[in-house]
Amino acid sequence: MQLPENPFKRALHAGTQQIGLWCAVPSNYVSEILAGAGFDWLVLDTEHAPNELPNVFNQLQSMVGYGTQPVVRVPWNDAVTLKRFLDIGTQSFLIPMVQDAEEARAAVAATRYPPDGIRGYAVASRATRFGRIGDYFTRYADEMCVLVQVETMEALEKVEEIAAVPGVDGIFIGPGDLSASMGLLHQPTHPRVVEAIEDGLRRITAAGNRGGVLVVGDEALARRYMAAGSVFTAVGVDAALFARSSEALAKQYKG
Ligand SMILES: O=C(O)C(=O)C[C@H](O)[C@@H](O)CO
Repeated sequence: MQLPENPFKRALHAGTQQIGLWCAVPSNYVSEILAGAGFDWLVLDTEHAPNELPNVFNQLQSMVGYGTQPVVRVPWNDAVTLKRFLDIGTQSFLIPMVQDAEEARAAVAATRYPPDGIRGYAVASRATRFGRIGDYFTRYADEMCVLVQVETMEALEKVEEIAAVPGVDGIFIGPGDLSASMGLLHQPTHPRVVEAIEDGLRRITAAGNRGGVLVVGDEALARRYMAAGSVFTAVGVDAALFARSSEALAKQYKG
C-alpha cells in the first residue's frame, strides 16, 4: 500500500486558499455528510466538543474517498494525546494554545519519530495500515501537517519565532480565545480583535509561514482576513449551523 498523500498540506504549502468548517458534532454520520458538502477541510474538534479518539477513528474512516480533508484538533499540546491520534492515521493536526517557539517545537517533536522527535513506535497501527505501507517510517513526515494555534496576546507577540520553527506548517489565530485574552470575552469581531488578527496574519505571511483563522457568519470579514493573508479559512461551525437553521425552521411554523 502507498502512504496516503496529504492534499491539505500540499495545497497549504502551494498557497492555495482552502475553505474549512468546524465539526463539533461527534458523529461519523455528520462528518460524512459534511465531507460531501464541498469544503476543503473539516476540523474534527476534540477540544471544544464531546469527541473522543474512538469516534474520531470512525470519522476519519467516514471521510475516506471524499475530497474534504480531516484536520484533528487535539485538546492540548500533549505528546501522549498526539501519539494516539497519530496511530489512528491522523495526518493533519490543529494544536491549541501554543504560546511560543519552545511549545511549537514540542508539538512538532510529538509528531516525529526519533531522532527528529519523541513519537512512540507501533508496528501495526492504522497509520501504517497495519504494516502494509512499506515506506511509512521513512516518508510519513512528508505527509504530516502541524498547525499550531496562536490565541493569546502573548503568543501573538511571538508569532515570528513560532513561524520559524521547522515543521510548523501553519499558524491558526483563534479569535475567541484571543479576544478573551484581550479582555474582550465573547467579542471575536471587536474592531481591536479584528485589527490584531489582520496584523497577525500579515506577520505570519511575512515570516514565510501560512496563516489561518475562523470566522462564523460574516463573509465580508472572512474575505478581509483572506486579503490579510489567511490561506486556511474556516467559515462556520456545524453545531451553530444546526442550531440556527433549526430555530429558523421552527419559527417559520411556530412563530
Ligand atoms: O479561539 C477560537 O476562536 C478557536 O480556537 C475556535 C473555537 O475554539 C471553535 O470552537 C469555534 O468556537
